[in-house]
Amino acid sequence: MTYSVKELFYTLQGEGAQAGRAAVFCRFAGCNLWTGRDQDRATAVCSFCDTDFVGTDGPGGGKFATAEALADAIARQWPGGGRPYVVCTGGEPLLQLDTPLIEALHARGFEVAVETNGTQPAPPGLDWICVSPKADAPLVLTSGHELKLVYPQPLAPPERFAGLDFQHFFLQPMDSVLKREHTQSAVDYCMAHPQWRLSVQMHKVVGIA
Ligand SMILES: C[S@@+](CC[C@H](N)C(=O)[O-])C[C@H]1O[C@@H](n2cnc3c(N)ncnc32)[C@H](O)[C@@H]1O
Ligand SMILES: Nc1nc2[nH]cc(C(=O)O)c2c(=O)[nH]1
Ligand code: SF4
Ligand SMILES: [Mg+2]
Repeated sequence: MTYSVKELFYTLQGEGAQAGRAAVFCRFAGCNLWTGRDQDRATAVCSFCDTDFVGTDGPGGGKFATAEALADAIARQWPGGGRPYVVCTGGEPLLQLDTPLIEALHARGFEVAVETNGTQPAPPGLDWICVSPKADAPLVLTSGHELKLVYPQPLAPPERFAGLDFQHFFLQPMDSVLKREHTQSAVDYCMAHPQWRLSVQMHKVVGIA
């Protein structure tokens, strides 16, 4: 299978329970909930996306003909030392991430994490699954390591997800012109409902990718 990758980059995970950890990010091109074009945003199922995932023209991006070729490109981004960690994101990574790629990454010593909207089943073998449900999209992935809900989504209140099978529950303030207000309401919700923790997008605070 050919993989379409927007960009590959090495940074710190900025979100959720693994925040602060060095990671190679593999941003797959394309998403099932938005075309990525601004003129389609208003009618998209997911309308608040903060990411450009269109095309394969970013740093380290491209079309990779085999799992081995993509895993080699990811491994070249790792500086050496520690436990190699890759975060597969997008776009929607579970439209492309498959067993051969997970196996090729494991063969190179990587722990494999995924950031997904939860609308697709996950292939076996993933080491860290972060599900971020979207209000108007069917949730099929109802277990994993962390559930990270962008907040607020009026049609997706946290109570809807609080009973699912996850180890960690995060609210991540929606980044928009109202980010300060969203952050305050997420703080208020976490203080009133201690099952939930706040996920600040640390990379945006620090000014890294
Ligand atoms: C760009 S998405 C890619 C992965 C996958 N499609 C998903 O939605 O989980 C990566 C993470 O950023 C979150 N995110 C997207 N737009 C955001 C925004 N405006 N504010 C805060 N988090 C956002 C998503 O919910 C997800 O947790
Ligand atoms: N530093 C950093 N951490 C992140 N965690 C999730 C991200 C994503 O776009 O999926 C992301 C990202 O884009 N940058
Ligand atoms: S599902 Fe993820 S990648 Fe797709 S538009 Fe929403 S936040 Fe962006
Ligand atoms: Mg991001």
